[in-house]
Amino acid sequence: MVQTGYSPLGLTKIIMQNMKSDLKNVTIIGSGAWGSALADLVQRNDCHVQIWSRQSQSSLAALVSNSDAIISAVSIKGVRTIAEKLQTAKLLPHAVLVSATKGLEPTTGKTPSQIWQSLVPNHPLVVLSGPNLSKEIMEGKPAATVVASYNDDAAQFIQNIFASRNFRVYTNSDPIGVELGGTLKNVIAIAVGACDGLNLGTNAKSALIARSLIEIIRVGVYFGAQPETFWGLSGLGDLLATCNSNLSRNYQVGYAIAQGLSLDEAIAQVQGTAEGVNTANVLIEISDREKISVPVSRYVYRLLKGEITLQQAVEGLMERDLKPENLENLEL
Ligand SMILES: NC(=O)c1ccc[n+]([C@@H]2O[C@H](COP(=O)([O-])OP(=O)(O)OC[C@H]3O[C@@H](n4cnc5c(N)ncnc54)[C@H](O)[C@@H]3O)[C@@H](O)[C@H]2O)c1
Ligand SMILES: O=P(O)(O)OC[C@H](O)CO
Repeated sequence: MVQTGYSPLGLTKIIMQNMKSDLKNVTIIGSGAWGSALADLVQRNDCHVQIWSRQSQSSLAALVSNSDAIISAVSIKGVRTIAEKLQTAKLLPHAVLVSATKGLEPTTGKTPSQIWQSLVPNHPLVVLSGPNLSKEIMEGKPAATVVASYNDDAAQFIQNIFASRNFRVYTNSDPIGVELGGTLKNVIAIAVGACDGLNLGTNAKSALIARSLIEIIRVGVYFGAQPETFWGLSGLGDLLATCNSNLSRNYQVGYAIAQGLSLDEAIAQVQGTAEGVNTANVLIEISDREKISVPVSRYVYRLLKGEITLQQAVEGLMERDLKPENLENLEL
């Protein structure tokens, strides 16, 4: 992804000037669990925050016209509609866009930042992702996240908007890697929720998490991410958070299936969006087309499609051909 359509030096100057001014106007798009938690974080700092959702009566274009930062926290299915609205809106020249969605678009296989980049290319884009269970953040518990951009100044600007005593924010220059860590772990959280639901034990769970990280990196490399990004907060960090907490909606889906619920029943009892279900479909399409080996995600996909039982998924993973661990060549 290359940022185009603006002068980086001119923009840097404007962003730096803006960082020095006192009150920042921030618009959060999406009033679900994550949009609300992000609004709460920004409010702790010296910012004027407004939230817009598709239920709002006000016009999004009018709302964002004076925003220094526009943060999208909608589910993947809403990203293109929202980006199209902003495509025609008149934004402040220095306005920074932030994508906080963790998903893949069903029709195109694109990441949220790729959608934003293609539709609103004249503004710097920052991806925000990390081990961030919204309920813990709303309770003021300590957490850390990553803001990643090809534009360092934009990333620093967003770092300052969010950072507080209880929320530590790191910058990073690999937005696609940061974004995919958050997206792909959702499929794995379904597998780990099912593993816990079956009470398969800590050895099984640890093996599942460690082997899954390898397949996440394989997919990340295909998308152009830096492999090392996945060892950080937005990769391993978020994988651990989501696979170790029953606050995770994706984990809850896997756990419920292990209790004998159908996928529809599992989704119905989860509050909010479990992106991993759609991500599994898109990921398998990509991996089939590009011949990327993603065995854990493939078993999750087949389980969700009803092609196999959970017991068959466990047996299938355990009975795969024996092979070297081969950490030197993650693309194999
Ligand atoms: N909740 C968390 O802990 C958390 C943390 C980090 C990232 N995320 C990610 O943030 C995103 C939102 O998650 P959430 O927990 O807020 O989900 P949620 O279900 O609570 O809210 C979803 C939001 O997206 C909006 N939306 C959905 N479809 C839309 C459409 N077609 N057009 C416009 N808007 C639409 C909804 O109105 C709502 O505001 C997901 O991608 C999720 O993976 C969530
Ligand atoms: O509730 P989940 O499974 O969408 O996970 C929430 C966040 O992505 C954890 O970082």
